[in-house]
Amino acid sequence: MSKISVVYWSQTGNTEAMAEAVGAGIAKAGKEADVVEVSSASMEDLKAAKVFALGCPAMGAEVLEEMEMEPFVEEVEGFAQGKTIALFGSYGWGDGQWMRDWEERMTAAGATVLNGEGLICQETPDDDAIKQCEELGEQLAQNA
Ligand SMILES: Cc1cc2nc3c(=O)[nH]c(=O)nc-3n(C[C@H](O)[C@H](O)[C@H](O)COP(=O)(O)O)c2cc1C
Repeated sequence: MSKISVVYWSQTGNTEAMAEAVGAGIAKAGKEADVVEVSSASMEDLKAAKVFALGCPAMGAEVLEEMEMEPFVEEVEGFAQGKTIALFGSYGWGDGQWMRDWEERMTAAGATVLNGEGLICQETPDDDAIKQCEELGEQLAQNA
């Protein structure tokens, strides 16, 4: 059984906690999760996959982290057609514009964004946000 990749970037651990919870949800649904930082993610695994999850907090001014995540996502856009992608990330003071832009990009690339929108949470995920992340993982596994 191929693993479901959960690729994330996180500076202070909030999006990382979300990623771990998405991975836990995947496992709960009976599939194997591969939760990896973007710096060690395999593009080949994503190319071969029908579904995967991507996580990144709001950085800069409502953008993805620019050194690692942005170039990674640009590459994903090149083969996203037909894939189902769960998006998630933490934010601070904004209103989620970075995620709306990200959803739009992935949709324009031909992907289906799971639930039609990314899952966002303000700063550190609380119990409710962790539960939502687990549910996202379960849903993703059901689409695999
Ligand atoms: C350099 C920098 C830029 C940020 N830009 C935004 C932003 O544009 N909008 C926003 O809502 N939060 C912004 N934040 C807040 C982070 O998105 C927030 O703290 C988030 O929880 C960090 O997630 P992480 O722990 O996974 O790194 C920024 C934080 C930093 C350090």
